[in-house]
Amino acid sequence: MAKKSVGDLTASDLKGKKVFVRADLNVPLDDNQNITDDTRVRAAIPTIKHLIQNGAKVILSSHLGRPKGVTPKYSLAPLVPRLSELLGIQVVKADDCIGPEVEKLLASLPEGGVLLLENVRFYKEEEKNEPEFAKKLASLADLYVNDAFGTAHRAHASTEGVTKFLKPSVAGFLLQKELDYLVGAVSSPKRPFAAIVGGSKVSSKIGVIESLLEKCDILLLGGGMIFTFYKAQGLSVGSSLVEEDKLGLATSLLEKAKAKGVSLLLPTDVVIADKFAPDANSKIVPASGIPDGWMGLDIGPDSIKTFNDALGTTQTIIWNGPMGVFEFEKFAVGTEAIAKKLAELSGKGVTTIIGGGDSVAAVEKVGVADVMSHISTGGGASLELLEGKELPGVLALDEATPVAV
Ligand SMILES: Nc1ncnc2c1ncn2[C@@H]1O[C@H](COP(=O)(O)OP(=O)(O)OP(=O)(O)O)[C@@H](O)[C@H]1O
Ligand SMILES: O=C(O)[C@H](O)COP(=O)(O)O
Repeated sequence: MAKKSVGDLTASDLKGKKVFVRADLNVPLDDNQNITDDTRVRAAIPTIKHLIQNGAKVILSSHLGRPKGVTPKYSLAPLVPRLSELLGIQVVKADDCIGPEVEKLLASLPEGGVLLLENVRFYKEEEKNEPEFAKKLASLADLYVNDAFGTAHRAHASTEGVTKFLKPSVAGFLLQKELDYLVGAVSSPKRPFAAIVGGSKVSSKIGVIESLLEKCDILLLGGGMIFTFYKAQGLSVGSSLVEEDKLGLATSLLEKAKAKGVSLLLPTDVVIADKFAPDANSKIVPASGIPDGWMGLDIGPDSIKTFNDALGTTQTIIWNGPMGVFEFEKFAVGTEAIAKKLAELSGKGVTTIIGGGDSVAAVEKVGVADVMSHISTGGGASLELLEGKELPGVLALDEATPVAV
């Protein structure tokens, strides 16, 4: 069921109203408290702009990191300059997220103003989803907008509990867009639909692979997990990453793909290394030719060609997880080739969805992030959605009013 959206709220619903906006401003900071990647800040802007342009008073809330109690290095203060710049107004910052100081600042906040609350995780009650704390947060506002997609898999006070005390509780534009792509486009894709799954271990992607096997036409596997599949097929894998207790699972996933008519492609060649290091000696060998003492750290050129050819036949692609150890330049070729292929296909009208985590970093490194149809701002949240799970922060929101036909 679709959720009510902040776009359904007009000036008459919003003018003069205090709106509690939960965003995910959990951004990486360097040692000098500078933001090193502002993607999540930029992604939060459309919802806030819609609210301020319609005369609302925005109470902006987020967590940062995983603090245990009040921890200055996890203050949201470093967010103020960038938010102010992007919004074109001076954002006011509170030193707490509840209590008299917040109420005082709110009382003097003009229509169209933004008050940034301090890190909501400075209270342990946030992660415990304590109703009394949720009630205090809710008491600040007239209505609630959840735009924190990256935290929507957490049932916390500011993402879930607060909805029990604030109506309406609606989805922000970012949350809506993430759901449109990661649920909408994946459930009813333009076909053929390909899924690319990589990353280190098959164990962390079982749910995603099983769920995507129900929906996709082509499944391409890369990354460290392929060696568990190779070994399950009786190949020698040298000292490559293998999960011995998942060999049976790998076999059953291959059988499941066959039974469902999904074309599951494993790399036919790999780049192997004599140690796990950026300066390792490397060579390209067929999947069946990994010698003892060597480990596979990337997919090889034949595999890149086969994968690119398969991707060239599709209309929708979702990608989660790198093809190799892309942090080492020598073993980044496969991942970067896939990123470039998706960029090329995106330009030809193929829907390209990057499902969070390290594949996002790879796409950004290659400089093709802007051309993708959608790049998720969620790590854990996007993985859970791709596994077919429902997210508590989404479930708690009001249903959209059905359109009469
Ligand atoms: N052949 C390989 N051997 C060992 N590690 C690998 C191999 N290929 C990829 N990796 C590693 O897998 C890691 C990414 O795996 P992970 O499962 O965390 O992917 P992800 O889903 O993109 O990330 P996230 O968990 O943040 O969503 C990278 O650090 C990469 O170096
Ligand atoms: O970075 C994330 O994945 C989100 O902000 C959620 O953070 P958490 O894993 O600390 O809940």
